[in-house]
Amino acid sequence: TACSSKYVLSQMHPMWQGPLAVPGGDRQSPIDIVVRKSVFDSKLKPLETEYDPQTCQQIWNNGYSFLVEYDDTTDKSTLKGGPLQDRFRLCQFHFHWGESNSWGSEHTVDRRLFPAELHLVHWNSDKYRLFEEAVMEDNGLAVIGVFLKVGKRHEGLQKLVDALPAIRHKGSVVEFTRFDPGCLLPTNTDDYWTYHGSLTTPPLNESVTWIVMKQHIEVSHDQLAVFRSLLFTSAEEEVQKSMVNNFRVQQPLRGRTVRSSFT
Ligand SMILES: Cc1cc(=S)c(O)co1
Ligand SMILES: [Zn+2]
Repeated sequence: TACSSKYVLSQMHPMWQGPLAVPGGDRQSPIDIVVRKSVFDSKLKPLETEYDPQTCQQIWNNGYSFLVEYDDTTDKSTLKGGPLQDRFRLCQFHFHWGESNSWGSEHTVDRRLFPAELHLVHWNSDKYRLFEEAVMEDNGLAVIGVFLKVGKRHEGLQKLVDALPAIRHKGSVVEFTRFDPGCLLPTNTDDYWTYHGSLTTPPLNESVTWIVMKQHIEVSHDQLAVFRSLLFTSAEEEVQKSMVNNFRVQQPLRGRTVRSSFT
């Protein structure tokens, strides 16, 4: 069964975390970023994002988080530079958050937890034709991670927050257009940590170049509360479960080096 000895399921939400240990996994995510152990690399370039709001298509609840999906059939919304050799296409962004403001992020910085974390998922369109292909390859994906702190209201986020009640249940989807994900990036995108890791939800593929922003963004308490009004469960299920704590537990570094673009 799925609960065989090999896989320890999180007691927080059965089946959410998927297998905690991936057989032979030596580049799993998330991790704790130990600042004083990160290595400055002067060859790391500034990030170059070019996002076209017209490629924004829909927002849906996939039972893990809510995803804002972009048209990735052309190179209209792309990421390059930073630690990357190739050009990567934005396919979706989503968040991970807690049931309280005290925790919720997946990565931590010197063990510091944030209430939530944004992931902008891109795939290598120089080398592969589809996300499904790229996700299987070592250099297939690039995910930008941005920490969220509770503070002033984030004006750009509000359009997204207003769409959430329409996708409360797992499986619901609504049209969502003309949203510029660039508005969710911090003002300083030159300072980041980068390391080789994995998806943080099943199938946990070890195909991600992580780019974790040093600077966080601020959202209001009320905006984050709307994230927590989403449900893991579909409308048909008799017991409704709040979509909270949809983060994976931290994984061993296994000798990896985290590089920083700043001193
Ligand atoms: C593709 C993908 C990436 C991340 S980080 C996630 O949580 C789910 O799916
Ligand atoms: Zn994620």
